Amino acid sequence: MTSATTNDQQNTAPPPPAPAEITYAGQYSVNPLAEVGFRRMCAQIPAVLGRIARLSWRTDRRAVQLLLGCQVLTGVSAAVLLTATAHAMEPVLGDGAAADRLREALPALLVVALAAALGRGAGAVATYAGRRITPRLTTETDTALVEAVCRVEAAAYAEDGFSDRHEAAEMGVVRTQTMVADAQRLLSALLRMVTAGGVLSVLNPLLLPLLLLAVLPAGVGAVLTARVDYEIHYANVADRNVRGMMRWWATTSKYGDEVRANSMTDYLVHWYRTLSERCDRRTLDAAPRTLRIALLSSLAGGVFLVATWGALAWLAVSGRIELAVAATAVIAVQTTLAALSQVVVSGAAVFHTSLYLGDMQSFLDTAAARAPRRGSRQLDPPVAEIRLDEVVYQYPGKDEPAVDGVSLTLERGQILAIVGANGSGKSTLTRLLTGIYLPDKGRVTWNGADLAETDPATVWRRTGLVPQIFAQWPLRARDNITLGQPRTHDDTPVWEAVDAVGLREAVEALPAGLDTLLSREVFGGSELSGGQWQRIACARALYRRPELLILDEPTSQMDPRGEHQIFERIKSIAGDRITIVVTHRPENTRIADHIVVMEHGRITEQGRYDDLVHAGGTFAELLALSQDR
Ligand SMILES: Nc1ncnc2c1ncn2[C@@H]1O[C@H](COP(=O)(O)OP(=O)(O)OP(=O)(O)O)[C@@H](O)[C@H]1O
Repeated sequence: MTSATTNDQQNTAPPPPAPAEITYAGQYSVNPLAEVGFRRMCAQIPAVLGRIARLSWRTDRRAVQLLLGCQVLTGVSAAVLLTATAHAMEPVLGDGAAADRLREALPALLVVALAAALGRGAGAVATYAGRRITPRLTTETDTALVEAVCRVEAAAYAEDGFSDRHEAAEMGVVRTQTMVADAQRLLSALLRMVTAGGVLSVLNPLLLPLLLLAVLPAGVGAVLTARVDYEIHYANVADRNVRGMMRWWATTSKYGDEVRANSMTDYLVHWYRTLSERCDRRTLDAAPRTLRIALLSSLAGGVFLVATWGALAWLAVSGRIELAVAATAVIAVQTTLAALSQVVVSGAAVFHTSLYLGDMQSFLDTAAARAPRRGSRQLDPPVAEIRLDEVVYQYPGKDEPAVDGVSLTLERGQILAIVGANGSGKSTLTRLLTGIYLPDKGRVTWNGADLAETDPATVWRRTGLVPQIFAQWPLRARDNITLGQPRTHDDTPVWEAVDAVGLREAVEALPAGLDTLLSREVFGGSELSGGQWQRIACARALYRRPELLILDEPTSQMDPRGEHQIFERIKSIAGDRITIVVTHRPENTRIADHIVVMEHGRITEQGRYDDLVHAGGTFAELLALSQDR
């Protein structure tokens, strides 16, 4: 095929298909607001304010005290300001020479100026207090969320809607950045409203109810708009979750080669854009509803506002109130109106926040409920025996168990090799052996202790795992090896682990040796090759000197020298531990004392290498295939 034809084909190729429509499905896919009425939505606000106050109190008690003190000062200064204004108005609008009237009003005007300054000062200090609370509050909630996810039973990750609910909970963290400011604005507006409204009621009792009616429609509109926004947010959760993942996978340099050489860029950009447009479409579809809400609430509010000003004008013109009182009432109406509007806007913001905080809290509750509850049994070293009795494990949503009735006994000093086809349950078996998953049926025991009753920390302190897909942490080389271990100020054991995997030369060639940051994306960082990263993952497990060492395809990216070195090392240290090697290369099982072959979650064959080679079963077949080139 000529290059012209290829280009031609590319130009006329149909656009990539749209990504599958993803819906946030399952028991959590019901919008919690769908059945909730307006009054119940408003009733949430005091509870949320209380929660914000409690969270803030725990974060910075003194800042909360400062903030509350300032709020009280703001309210008091607003009341003083209005009362003093009323006093100043009488002489200002009275009879006599202008200079005399001003002189007479001067003390009240001074009080007005002082009250205004006090109000502004208190507002500034309250903002400062809010700024002291917010960053730490955000860090607290963000860390709590990360910790909660890190600590759940690993099986929870596969449960219905877990990841989507996690995504929804992230919005709660984002909202903590504005929630203190919103709550503070709401409180200060409430205080200003109460004080200004009080003064207004004294001037004339008719004006306050009219003003309330003028602002109430805006309040209803703001809460209803917040509800629509939340509905859109809720409908977009699953798409946003996938889009977030796609963004990372598409842009991270780690997968840059694959993206380019497989001409994925157009497809990924198209996919990303389509997901974004799908979210936008839901937002745009809701726009007419929000417009209707805004127009109707403005109309109703406008009617009552005209009525308020009309009432004030009628009171003044008909002589029912003095001119001075009317002038003060104008200011009081303006102040109350501004405060009421602020109450409405901030109240709606707090309500909006309450929805996301609700999601966050409900996810945190779920995560807490899914934290390991296995009992506090401790293990006494050394781990001499690990047993599986008729163990069954089925992933949520799957029809067949991944591990189906496996019994096995491992003894200290033994090397076990697990072989089998893709998807036959090898990795799942290692997760059961280490207690990452607990079996649905059967038992896994370490030294006779059932892992379902044993503190997982005491188990994982004794394990070292090189998983098939291992993390390449954006940390220094040293930390990549010691991560998960107690701190050491001595690099000798680190270098021992580096030597054990034949990585000394490569580490010494790094710009700062063990101190080199292993992340090319970060300024000053370096990158390792695939096989070197795999050696780091092996070094990490060996550094732990674990009593159970599990290596899942540990040498798949290594050159023969590296692979040989790793297996020699495994043999030489095998006496002090139980070792499990999962491999697709039958030749590598030569080092094992015992080999199990897995098919469809069951052990179908087991024995020593020499026996299985001549048994004429699956193992012999796999070996023959691996040598048939
Ligand atoms: N996190 C998971 N959630 C749901 N199903 C899973 C999960 N991990 C594995 N499975 C399913 O369990 C079965 C066994 O998977 P497992 O990873 O244990 O196989 P394996 O033998 O290690 O495969 P491979 O050789 O490809 O690594 C497969 O059918 C797989 O689809």
